[in-house]
Amino acid sequence: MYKVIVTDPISQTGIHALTSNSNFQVTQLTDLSEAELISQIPEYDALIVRSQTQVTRAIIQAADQLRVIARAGVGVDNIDLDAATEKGIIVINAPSGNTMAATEHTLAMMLALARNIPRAWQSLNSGKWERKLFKGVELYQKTLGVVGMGRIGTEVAKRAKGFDMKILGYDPFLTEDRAKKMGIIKADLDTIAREADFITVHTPLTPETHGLINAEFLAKTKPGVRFINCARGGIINEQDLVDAVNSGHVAGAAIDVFEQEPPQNTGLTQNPNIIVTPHLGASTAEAQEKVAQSVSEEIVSIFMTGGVQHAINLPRISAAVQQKIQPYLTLSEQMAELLMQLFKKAPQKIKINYYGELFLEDTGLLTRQMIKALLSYYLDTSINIVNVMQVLKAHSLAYSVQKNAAHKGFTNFIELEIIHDDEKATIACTYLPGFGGRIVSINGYRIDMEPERYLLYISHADVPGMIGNVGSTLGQASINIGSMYVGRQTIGGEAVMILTVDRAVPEATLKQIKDLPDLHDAQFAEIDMPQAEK
Ligand SMILES: NC(=O)C1=CN([C@@H]2O[C@H](COP(=O)(O)OP(=O)(O)OC[C@H]3O[C@@H](n4cnc5c(N)ncnc54)[C@H](O)[C@@H]3O)[C@@H](O)[C@H]2O)C=CC1
Ligand SMILES: O=C(O)CCC(=O)C(=O)O
Repeated sequence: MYKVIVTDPISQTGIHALTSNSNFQVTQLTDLSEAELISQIPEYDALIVRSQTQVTRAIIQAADQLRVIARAGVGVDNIDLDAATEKGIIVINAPSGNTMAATEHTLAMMLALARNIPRAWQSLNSGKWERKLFKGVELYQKTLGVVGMGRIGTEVAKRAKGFDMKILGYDPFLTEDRAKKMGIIKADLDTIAREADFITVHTPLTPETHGLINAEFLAKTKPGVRFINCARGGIINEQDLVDAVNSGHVAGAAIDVFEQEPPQNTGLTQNPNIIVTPHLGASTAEAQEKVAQSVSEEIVSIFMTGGVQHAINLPRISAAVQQKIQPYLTLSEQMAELLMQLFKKAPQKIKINYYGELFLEDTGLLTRQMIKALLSYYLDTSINIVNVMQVLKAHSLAYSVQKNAAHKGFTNFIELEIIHDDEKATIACTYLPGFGGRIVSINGYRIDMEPERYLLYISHADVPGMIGNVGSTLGQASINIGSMYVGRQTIGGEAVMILTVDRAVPEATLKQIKDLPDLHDAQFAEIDMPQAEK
């Protein structure tokens, strides 16, 4: 049973995938202090948050069992990503569930700002009739600067075009071609400052975007410009904005997100020319259901099948790529585990070669999976695919990945080599649709072996009687042989025998095998099998 804790308000319909699954137990505890969450977190396997819960390093350090932190939304700036990655915890988000909600909130804010709706409502609500006070401006034929043309920025731009606005888009990834197709103009920040009547920001909060709109930028803007921030507090410097509004240079602003939430700056929250909402961008019934559903289904997938789609601290792969590499995820890990148990030396260099159709795929996850299995043999068992590259770097281990379109006799083929001083060991696997995964070579010997939990790897001289001798030694110890694979370099030369057996081979039996005539070495290996195959 996996235990999931939800610490922010979340859609109950959205988390149905978890609450209806008997493998999961969901606990909802909102408004916890950091100390309270630190005391709760050790018993949980997954944590779901929105933007309120600050998932600090201290909380993560106390989270001994935690495998997933899920952000039911986009921004993960309330989660200490470095701490999560170091601890091997996957951080996922729900990147598209609230796009429309945030887009529509941005447009609502822009219209409310242009037409003074909040103040007009307040005035009439208090019994006044002040029509002259609230003359607004039109969006029609005005210029809108969109800073950050990702999911939300793009949707905002599309809808603003419906108001016949001219759109200037700025984003490091925006190409002329895409801008042209969208019917907008690719612009730089200075052009936006110079020409825009409205400026809306839709970037994440990063060191680069922190204070992107500051006094220096504001000084370059058109008098009467209006700002909207439904992205992250801090992209627009709050005090610089307040000063520019108070000076009359900036006509107004509409702000949903704050440097500190709840906001402390009353110059901003109580300013008649600044509209504020309490981080409501994603607060629609539809968005909350979608983000909760997205993270819930992904948590189920992570725990039940290992499938990850929206990890922040893992290589990003599409669902289509995930499907293609899925058969290799366990296989490559088992292959690496086996190789380490046979080699028994800490790898100084790791070489991974992908052949055939895998040449075209994003194999980052497979690489991590294999390196994790190799390093876990000598290092801490808490190494996982999230933190493995950090561990590799921390130990100054070299690795290389090569890809080759050549088929090597199989549609897909993965070869793993580990090197220690002047010794090396290699192993390779393939996946045969309809048959499953196969280890197809070990140290240059061609075999065709389905991975099994208990294995014996024996190197010997290619002389008659070897198979019989090994078989009867195992038989005397009541160890049943499941299958046998043999390979040799030349007739009468060096040969290998790989046996799958039904249970672990005790040290004494292994010694008896090692003592057999013409037998050079015998190694027992136990590899991890998925639950159903154990
Ligand atoms: N107010 C709310 O409740 C909500 C806020 N958000 C926030 O809105 C923002 C945008 O979200 P999405 O569009 O989903 O993200 P996204 O990742 O699709 O788009 C962000 C875009 O910003 C661009 N960008 C990054 N650095 C930049 C820079 N220095 N200058 C210009 N562009 C830059 C990126 O290239 C990317 O295209 C995020 O900060 C997110 O957290 C999202 C949903 C709800
Ligand atoms: O969960 C929320 O309401 C905030 C959403 C948000 O800011 C985001 O998704 O980045």
